[in-house]
Amino acid sequence: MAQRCDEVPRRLGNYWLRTRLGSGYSGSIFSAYHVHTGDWVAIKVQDINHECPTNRYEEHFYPMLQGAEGMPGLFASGVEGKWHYLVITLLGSSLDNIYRNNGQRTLDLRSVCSIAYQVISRLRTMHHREILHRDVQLGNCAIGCAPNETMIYMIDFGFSKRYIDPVTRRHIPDSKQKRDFLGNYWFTSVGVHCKGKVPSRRDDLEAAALMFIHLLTPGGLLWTRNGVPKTDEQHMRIKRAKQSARPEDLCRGMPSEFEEFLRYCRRLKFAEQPDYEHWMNEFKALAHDNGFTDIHKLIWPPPPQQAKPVPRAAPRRPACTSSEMENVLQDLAKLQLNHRPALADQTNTPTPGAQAAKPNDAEEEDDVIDLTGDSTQTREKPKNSAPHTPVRIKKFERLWQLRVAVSKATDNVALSKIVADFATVLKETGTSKTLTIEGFSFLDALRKRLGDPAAFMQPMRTSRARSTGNLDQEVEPQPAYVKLDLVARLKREVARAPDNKALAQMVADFGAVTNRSSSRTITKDGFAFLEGLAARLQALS
Ligand SMILES: Nc1ncnc2c1ncn2[C@@H]1O[C@H](COP(=O)(O)OP(=O)(O)OP(=O)(O)O)[C@@H](O)[C@H]1O
Repeated sequence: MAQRCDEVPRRLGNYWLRTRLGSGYSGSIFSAYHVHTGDWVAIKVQDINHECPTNRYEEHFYPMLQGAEGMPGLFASGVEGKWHYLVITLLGSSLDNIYRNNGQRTLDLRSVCSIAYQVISRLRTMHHREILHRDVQLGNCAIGCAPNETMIYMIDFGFSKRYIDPVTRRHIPDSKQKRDFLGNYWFTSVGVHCKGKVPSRRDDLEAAALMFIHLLTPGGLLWTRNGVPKTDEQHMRIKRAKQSARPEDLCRGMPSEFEEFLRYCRRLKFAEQPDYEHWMNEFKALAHDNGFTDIHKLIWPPPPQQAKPVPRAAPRRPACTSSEMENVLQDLAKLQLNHRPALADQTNTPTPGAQAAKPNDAEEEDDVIDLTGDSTQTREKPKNSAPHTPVRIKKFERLWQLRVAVSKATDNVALSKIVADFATVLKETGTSKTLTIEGFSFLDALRKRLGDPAAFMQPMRTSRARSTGNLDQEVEPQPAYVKLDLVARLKREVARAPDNKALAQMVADFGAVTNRSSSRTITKDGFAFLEGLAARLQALS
């Protein structure tokens, strides 16, 4: 029962209505200004006879959220004629509008990390105030008006609900009985949408996770592509697609944080309190590892890519000799990491000039080597950004030392230990598993070392190799994993690698696959491959 714009009066209470900003199932939103003060606001107008009186519900929640960061304020409410209205903070575009105006292209990693950080923080606020949103979606997150245009606000509390009983102070009960679907087709959790479960905090977070993944998926989540379902059969199809999509498929090519977050949400128990801070820190660290600070601000459109490093005074001395350093620098300079821009480097609204300049920028950026301790500093550092954390400096140094150790290793036992240490450093330090330039440099050195038979004790060889005695000239059949190009295959086949040369090829393929992935992240299979590699080196010693 959508209301017609011309039916709504020009004035409601003390406000002159101006432009319609949006409308939903149950009402419309207008910009308006106060007749005396001229202050601009948004007015949410609804027919009092509407079958779904969401304004009335919403009115109840605003006072509970009043004053919290990223929550619109309620200035007035009332009924005039047949109209119920809520006067609330005027905001800017919703994330849905931003996504559409961007041609429904994927957003850059920086923006998605900022959205993730802020939306999780908003849900934490709501949940701490004992309210479930229950309709998390792009259209219900909006940026503020200047000077708050970098802040994301949650809007539309028409489906919200208290999950703590104000009298008994107990969590609402779960139920085995299937409930009618409440929420939205695209992002409502699998449990609530497809299985008819009672919504709780975990479902707000799962909807947020699906929203982030949608923003990073070319063409959006699979089940959003045919528009709003018009028949039950179409709705069933959406549910089936949503339910059968595995996190690893939904998040292919994305930094592992997104898949892990979705899995985490789905593992939460009905009444369990989510660890909001942990996930806010994860997305903050992911952004930081990709060179982005100020993650609590959504800067839209994204700023043009920063290519030049800031010259740094008095670089710290790395822990190796000058000749070792020279070798490393030469190797780094030869690395070709710019076949494909990392997800973090994508911008959504490049200016024509910036677009044309991008390949060169990327090349310059990849060729720049920062010796001061943090590879993220190859990008320009905002003036007021936080100092590097000791964790990242440590990671850089440890990878550097391992890189040097690889060049010196003379047997497979030593190499095995170095590879195991490499995997440990990547796992331990920082929360993001993105492979940095030092990581690629390590892989490159390892590949070279493994491919140099003179450096090692004679490894075990296949009978064919032994018969010719010349491994380098041997034309070997291509392993299956090369064709299938999957880290999972590498993981499986590393245990069967016949010799160091085969391992060298696997390391080269692993580096190439990781470099080609949009985020250069080491996945669980990637770690399993590295661990398998360490084990195989032991076996071949
Ligand atoms: N405070 C606001 N300032 C500016 N625009 C707003 C504001 N609130 C909502 N809008 C715009 O209006 C649209 C609809 O708002 P909202 O979701 O609150 O209405 P609704 O009638 O409850 O919609 P639905 O039925 O789809 O849930 C939003 O997506 C947004 O674009």
